[in-house]
Amino acid sequence: MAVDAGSIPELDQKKYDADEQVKIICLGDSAVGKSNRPQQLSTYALTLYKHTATVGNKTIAVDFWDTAGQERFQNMHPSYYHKAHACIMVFDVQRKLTYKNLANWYKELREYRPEIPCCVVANKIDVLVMTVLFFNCFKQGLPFYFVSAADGTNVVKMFRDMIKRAVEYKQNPSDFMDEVMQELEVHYINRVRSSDELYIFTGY
Ligand SMILES: Nc1nc2c(ncn2[C@@H]2O[C@H](COP(=O)(O)OP(=O)(O)OP(=O)(O)O)[C@@H](O)[C@H]2O)c(=O)[nH]1
Ligand SMILES: [Mg+2]
Repeated sequence: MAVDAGSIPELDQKKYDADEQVKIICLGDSAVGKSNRPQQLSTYALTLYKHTATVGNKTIAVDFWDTAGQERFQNMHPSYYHKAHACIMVFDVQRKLTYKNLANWYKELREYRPEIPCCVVANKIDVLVMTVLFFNCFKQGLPFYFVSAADGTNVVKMFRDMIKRAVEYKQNPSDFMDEVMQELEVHYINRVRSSDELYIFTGY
């Protein structure tokens, strides 16, 4: 069931202007383990996971935005990237294609958010550790984490690092890009409101 994004307070992105709110997005192909859910519950369009973290002496409300990596959603709606403060790109160490496709995800990310911190996550290392030896270092020189969402290896560290980097980015944003993004916001909102392809809000 399509819903009007404007009528859902959770999707009101103005809240991310507040100091204590950060938005972190996840990107990557389907079934790489972004949501760590059973396959039959593949994320449909958009899920928000809410988390509270302490960074320095501040309590930060973190919204993790998660979406389906299936082809039908491969060109993400611009509002997914809008106001994001950090990005986690995930691939599956068992499937090299999911690593190769990160280049496409990264390109799209940088079209919308040229400056935000980003990391690469090699997931499922519990299954096939040797495979990771075949992966070259990601060309962009991004921080790289080997994790297992299944057994928890490195997950907390990766999230902590990315929350910290999101907050640091927020304190020192690239002003020029944020101004441009603010200009575009009106355009996004109009598009969201006039689009038939609105996000399906699946909960958080
Ligand atoms: N062995 C192992 N399996 C995992 C791990 N993380 C996720 N999975 C499994 O991988 C499958 C896909 O996980 P999801 O979390 O649905 O993947 P996703 O990236 O969110 O997929 P979409 O929502 O379709 O984009 C599920 O069967 C998970 O149980 C992991 O670290 N190790
Ligand atoms: Mg998912």
